[in-house]
Amino acid sequence: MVDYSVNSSVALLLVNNPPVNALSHAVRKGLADGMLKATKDTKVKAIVIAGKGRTFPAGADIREFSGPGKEPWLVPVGNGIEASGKPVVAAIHGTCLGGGLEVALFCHYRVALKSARVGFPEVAIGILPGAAGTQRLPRVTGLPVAFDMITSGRHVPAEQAKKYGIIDEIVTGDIVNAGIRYAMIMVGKSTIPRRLRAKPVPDAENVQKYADAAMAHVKRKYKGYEAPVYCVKAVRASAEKPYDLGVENEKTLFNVVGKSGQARAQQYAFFAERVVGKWEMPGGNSQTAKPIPVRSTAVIGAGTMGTGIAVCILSAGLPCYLVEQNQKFLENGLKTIKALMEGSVKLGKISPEVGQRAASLLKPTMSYDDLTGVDLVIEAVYENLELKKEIFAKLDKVCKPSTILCSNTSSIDIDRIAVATKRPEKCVGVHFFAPAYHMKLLENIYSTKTSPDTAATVMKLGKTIGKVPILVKSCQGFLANRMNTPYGTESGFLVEEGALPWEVDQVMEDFGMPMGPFKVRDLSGLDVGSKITAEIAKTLGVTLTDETRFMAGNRYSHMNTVLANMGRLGRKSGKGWYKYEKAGGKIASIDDDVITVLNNHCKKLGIERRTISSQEIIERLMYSCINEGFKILEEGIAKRPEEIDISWLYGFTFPKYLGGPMYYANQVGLGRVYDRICYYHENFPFSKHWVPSQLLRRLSEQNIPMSQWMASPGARL
Ligand SMILES: CC/C=C\C/C=C/C(=O)SCCNC(=O)CCNC(=O)[C@H](O)C(C)(C)COP(=O)(O)OP(=O)(O)OC[C@H]1O[C@@H](n2cnc3c(N)ncnc32)[C@H](O)[C@@H]1OP(=O)(O)O
Repeated sequence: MVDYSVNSSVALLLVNNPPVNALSHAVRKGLADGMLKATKDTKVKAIVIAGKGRTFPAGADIREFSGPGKEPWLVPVGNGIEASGKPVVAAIHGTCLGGGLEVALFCHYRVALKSARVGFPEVAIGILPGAAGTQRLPRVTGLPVAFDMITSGRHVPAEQAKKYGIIDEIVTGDIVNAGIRYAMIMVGKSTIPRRLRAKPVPDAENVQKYADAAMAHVKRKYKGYEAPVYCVKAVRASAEKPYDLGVENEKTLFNVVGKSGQARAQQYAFFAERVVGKWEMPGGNSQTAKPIPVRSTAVIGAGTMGTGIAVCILSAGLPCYLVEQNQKFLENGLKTIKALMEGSVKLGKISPEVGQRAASLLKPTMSYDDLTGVDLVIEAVYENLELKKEIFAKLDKVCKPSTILCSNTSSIDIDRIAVATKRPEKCVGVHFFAPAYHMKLLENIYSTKTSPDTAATVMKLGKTIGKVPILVKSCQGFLANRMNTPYGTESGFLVEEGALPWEVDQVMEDFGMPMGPFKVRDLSGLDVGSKITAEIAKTLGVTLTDETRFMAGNRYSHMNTVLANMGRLGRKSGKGWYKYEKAGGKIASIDDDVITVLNNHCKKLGIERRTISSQEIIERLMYSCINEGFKILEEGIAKRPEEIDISWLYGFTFPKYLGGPMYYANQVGLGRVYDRICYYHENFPFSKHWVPSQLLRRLSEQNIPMSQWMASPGARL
């Protein structure tokens, strides 16, 4: 796992543990043994530590966190490196992360390729740097940068890291040779002044100020997450305790946070994100399918979704036609794109150069004839089957035979759109989440005719444009919206039965959702929901009135439409489920008028309002969705629970520290979840989302935990 060799008078310890040279037990042992050998060998005058293949070690082996752990730990290995009288150089390429950066900080010198990145991403998997990183980084960078890097987990590019003092020199060419060259220059120099343990933390006397600011920041930005709070405590100690006591303190904090349910859930989420990249569909999978190269694209429709999607494509450096039916719509779209790109540059999401380049890659047009040669087109017009079919038929005529035709639909069965073309195997759904330039989920949908190569192309494109793509089978609402529907429906029933909208919101925000369901409704607009309901009613032949309580045998709440009909459209009109400081305002306050409307509504329907507990709110919102999730698995819409969890984490900002709804169900216990679903089914027989899933029944009756059949190794952590 660590290849040892001596070149001239320099010993090379080359970590060889693909794919990311994680610091597994064998690697730690290899480093310790290598150091011993190099120290003893009188011919060796300096030592280089580097990674074979794609990267310097990218951290501890996360899979090992679930086991008892085996010595040597990383701190004693690092102490051995630091204590060496022969200069040790870390030669960094790829991603030098977590334990990898800790190893580098134990070395006396660090050189890196310009393309390398360094960072402490532990916080993202629910832990903190546990091999002295929280004590050594502040000694190099000072407290503000250390607080920022360790609590955000961000990857820092090599040149920036050099400015912070983490990297001593940016080198070029082969990283191992560059490391050896650098080490030869250091031969004979004393290593004592290079030992970080002996260095003071700069500006330590101001630690209180920096730590308070960091704590306030993490509590606001990462509400509900434990790890960032622990990170702040650990870094703070670097300025308040001698080095060895700071390391002890870090170990204590690491052991507490590392064993928490949050850490396990976040590590599950880490692996789940990788698992969904290994997709399967009838006739192919991620290993066998061949994505077609996408060098040029087009987006049809310059509305909110179309412009957001175009921004994602342009930011990734791909040329993109933007197609609209008239000049006015096109100009509006271009203005939106310009504003979004400028915003991204301002926020540092993209560099000014990428922003400028994007402008030159954008090609506005009103003519489909310009699309003859593009590799992939995304239709992003509003949800209307006939319009989408018309567009697909036109595209089918003008585009070259290999062009892939995608629909950004949130619910329409892809087969029904693809029939308009002679290339159904090249038709596929790409469901972006609003705002498209921000939300990370890309729900790709295959129809009965979509080819695996087409699926592979949109899965690859998703990654290229910085999304987390999942692949699901087509059905009404696909995975994400279908599973999320009971969440909205049940929240509507809860307020009819006695809860107040702000109570429901508070419970769900305390649970971990960034915004409660009624604030979300106000944000999207009550008229939007009301129009969708009206459409469904029309299809079903139902005439809606204020007294309607059932639709096609299913329970229904009309309250949203009651408010919308009063002109309470949400944020945009200054009133909805809440009132706002002005039309378009953002500050939601409780509105007594809503209570009056609600009471009148219930009186009219003869509903007696009652007190509803927080537990019931969580169960009815979450378990109804989980039940639907199991039906989605049963029907093969999603292959694995990981697809479902990822769709919630990145499509609905479900808290990562709960892993996702399916992981959460497993933690609660499938038996308990099933029993409560049966209970609600008995009490609410007119809601089909409470009809228990047969798969869940089987797992619950046979006492099979979901972790047994989840693909992710994290499920077993
Ligand atoms: C012993 C020390 C004790 C405590 C202190 C130290 C703590 C730590 O170091 S915690 C770990 C900190 N590091 C990370 O969190 C990095 C996690 N990895 C990544 O962010 C990315 O994988 C990457 C940026 C390093 C590479 O990205 P990419 O090129 O996109 O590849 P993948 O993400 O698809 O990963 C490829 C492959 O490697 C597996 N993998 C990645 N990192 C780890 C890891 N730290 N431990 C175990 N396995 C890891 C990943 O699951 C993929 O595997 P599969 O191909 O099987 O899916």
